[in-house]
Amino acid sequence: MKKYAIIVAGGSGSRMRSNLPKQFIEIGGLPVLMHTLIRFKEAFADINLILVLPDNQFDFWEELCQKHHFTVAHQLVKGGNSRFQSGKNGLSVIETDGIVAVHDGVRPFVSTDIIRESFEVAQEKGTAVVSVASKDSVRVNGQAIDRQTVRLIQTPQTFQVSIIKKAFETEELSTFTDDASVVEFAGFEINLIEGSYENIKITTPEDLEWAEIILKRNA
Ligand SMILES: Nc1ccn([C@@H]2O[C@H](COP(=O)(O)OP(=O)(O)OP(=O)(O)O)[C@@H](O)[C@H]2O)c(=O)n1
Ligand SMILES: C[C@](O)(CO)[C@H](O)COP(=O)(O)O
Repeated sequence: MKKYAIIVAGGSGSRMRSNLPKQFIEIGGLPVLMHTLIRFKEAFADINLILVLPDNQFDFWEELCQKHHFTVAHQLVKGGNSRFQSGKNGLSVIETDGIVAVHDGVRPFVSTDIIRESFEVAQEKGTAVVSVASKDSVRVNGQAIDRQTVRLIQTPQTFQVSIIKKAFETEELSTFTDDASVVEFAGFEINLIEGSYENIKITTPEDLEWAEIILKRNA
C-alpha cells in the first residue's frame, strides 16, 4: 500500500497576527512545520510527504531547511486560495492508489499512534477522521444540546486515494471546512476515530504558549 500525507500550509494565518507566517514560527527551536513533517516520517519511514505552501514562500522554506539541516524528503506543491483548493493541488500530484492523510501543517503534536491508526482504519473502511469529545457544554443557536452528540474534528483526515480524488471532483462549496465535509458530500461514510487534546491547531497567539508547554511536557 502506497502511503501519502498532504500537509496543508497554504493559508494566510490571519488570526495569528504575525508577520512571520505561523507555520514558520519556531517552537523549541524548530519551525512548526518541521515538527509536523517529522511526526509523519516517524509514523511511516516510507511515507510520501507532499507539502502545500504559497508559492511565494518556497524560497524562504528552502532557506529554513538549509538553516535547520532539515533533510526529511518532501514534494512542494503550490497552495490555493482556500483550504479546499490547497488540498486539491496536493491531491493532483498523487498518481497511484493508496492511502492519503490530509493534515494541517499547524498541528505539530499529532501522535504517531494516531497517524498509524488513521491509516489502518482508512485502509479497512475507506475513511478515518480524527476527533475528540467536547469538554465544554454546547449550545447551537442558543439552545443547549446533549454534548455527548458532539465531536470536535481534528486532522489527520485519512482516505483511500480513489475516494478522496472522486470527492474533490465537485465544485467548492462554502460548507467545506475540511476534507471530511467534501468526502461526505460525495456520499461516502465518515468513520471517526479518537484524537487527542494535545493535537492543537496553532491558530491564535496564545496557542504558541500552549505549544511550548506541550513540547516541554513531551521532552
Ligand atoms: N488557502 C489555504 C487556507 C488554509 N490552509 C491550511 O489549512 C490549515 C488550517 O487552516 P487555519 O489554521 O485556519 O490557517 P489559516 O487559514 O492560514 O488561518 P486563518 O484562518 O487565521 O487566516 C492551515 O495549516 C492552513 O495553512 C491552506 O493550506 N490553504
Ligand atoms: C480541518 C480543521 O482543522 C478540522 O478542525 C479545521 O476545519 C480547519 O479550519 P480553519 O478555519 O481552516 O482553521
